[in-house]
Amino acid sequence: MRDSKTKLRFTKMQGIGNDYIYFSTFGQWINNPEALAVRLSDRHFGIGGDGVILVAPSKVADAQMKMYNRDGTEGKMCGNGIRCVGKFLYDHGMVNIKEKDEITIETLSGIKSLKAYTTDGEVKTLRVDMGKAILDPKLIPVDLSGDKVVDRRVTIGMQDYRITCVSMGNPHCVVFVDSDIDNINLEEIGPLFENDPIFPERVNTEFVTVLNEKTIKMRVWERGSGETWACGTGACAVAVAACENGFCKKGDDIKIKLKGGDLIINYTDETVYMTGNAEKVYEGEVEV
Ligand SMILES: N[C@@H](CCC[C@H](N)C(=O)O)C(=O)O
Repeated sequence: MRDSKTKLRFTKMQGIGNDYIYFSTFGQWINNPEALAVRLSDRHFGIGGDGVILVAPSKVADAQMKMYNRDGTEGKMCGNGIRCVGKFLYDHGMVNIKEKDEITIETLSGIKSLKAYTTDGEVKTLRVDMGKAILDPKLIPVDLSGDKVVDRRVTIGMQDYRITCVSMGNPHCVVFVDSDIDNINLEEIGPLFENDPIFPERVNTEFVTVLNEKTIKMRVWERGSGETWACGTGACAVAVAACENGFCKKGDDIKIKLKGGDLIINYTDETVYMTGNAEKVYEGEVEV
């Protein structure tokens, strides 16, 4: 006997090339989002994406975001994803831009507030208050001593690196390099960082070149998804790490150049702001 299949409505969205498959759970039930993320993220046999994001009802905010990486693991926060969730809520009339241009979204790393900016009446850009950057190694978590891990020498995969670690609700390891980051073999080095025992919950790793005091270029290897074209929490972690290492200044707008586009990050002692685009690619139905 053939299992009965269900049709689910989805929206494919991207923020500077970090693309996810979005499902609203206001009115449809998503069973086993972990398995769905693995199946649908496949770029050859699925819809294709860096993972799946659920837009769910919340008792404490305008909506809740739940995100799943390409390997099905749940992430606590997603910077590019949360801007797209904000746009999703406006585009689907779940919040009216004329009544409110600031909304709140519940995540596993707390409630975040977003401000939306329109062009020709459409939400195109959002600024997210990402909350305070966490530098305490125990909270990141990274298994190294001290009250911060800034410019610390470590050996990973028999190679020496200098690392700076930051949590933006999820763990990041930032590596500043002088050489051209386009030539780094991320497929080989990324998994070595991701699975090194000093990171008990695995880690997202950013390889970074400082172009000047206000401009940084980065590539990212995301835990659970591999190399992506952009990572919002990663860009925030990079700006924080650049200030902690004295390459950039707190309070300045810092442009982070990623493979899929640019984000503007502003880091202060109180919080980190991230500003960038959010776009719908297409909507459809998928049988699962
Ligand atoms: N691409 C995201 C981060 C997604 C989650 C990450 N891979 C994790 O598991 O921590 C972003 O834009 O922040």
